[in-house]
Amino acid sequence: MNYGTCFPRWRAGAPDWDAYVRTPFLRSLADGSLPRHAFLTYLAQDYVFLIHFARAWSLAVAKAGSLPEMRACSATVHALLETETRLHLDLCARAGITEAELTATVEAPQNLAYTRYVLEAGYSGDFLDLLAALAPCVLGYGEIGARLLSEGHDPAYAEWIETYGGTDYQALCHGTAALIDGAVASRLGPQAPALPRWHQLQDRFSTATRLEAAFWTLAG
Ligand SMILES: Cc1ncc(CO)c(N)n1
Repeated sequence: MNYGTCFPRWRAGAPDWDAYVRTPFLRSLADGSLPRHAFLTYLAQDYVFLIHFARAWSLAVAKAGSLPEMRACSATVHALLETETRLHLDLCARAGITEAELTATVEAPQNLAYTRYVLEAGYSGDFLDLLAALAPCVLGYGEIGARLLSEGHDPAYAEWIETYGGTDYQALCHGTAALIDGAVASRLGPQAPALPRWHQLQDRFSTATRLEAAFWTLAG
């Protein structure tokens, strides 16, 4: 999946990328064999995840260096709070799980580790550190959604697949990639991949990817 120029390079340098985007969980989600309870466990954890992720993208608004960067980050905050959380609320409501129950979800260690890792990248690092830690989340789900949609899937979890593979989410991915490429170019210049700083960003990206791969294991 070609989202910009930094992302494909970081992805190629992340040893756990395939473990993230090609898991048994996703295979069973696509062929419809994933047990409902496993899907709902995942969704409840992911609901809490999205709230922390919206916080992290909000921190990116605060760390951004220009109004266009602020707008791009704010668009993602909006998409997380208004679109993605609603998918989770709607799917869970249909299964009889209330918003109050979702909010009371006790975070799994994998969830806690991932969201706090990303937030910490933002607290202790700069805008680029935060973007590198945020990138696997947005762009990985874009890659997964686009692939599952193009490969064909069972209707059981179609709404999930169509959300991430759909045009709105794909547009968000392209916007995020453009944001990252612009932020890297304006701060590090055209030789960015040759700089020591690039390896720090690669490390952030690779760690976040490893934590994404681990996230799938929380629903069993
Ligand atoms: C764990 C995880 N990563 C990425 C996304 C995409 O926002 C999500 N909903 N959940």
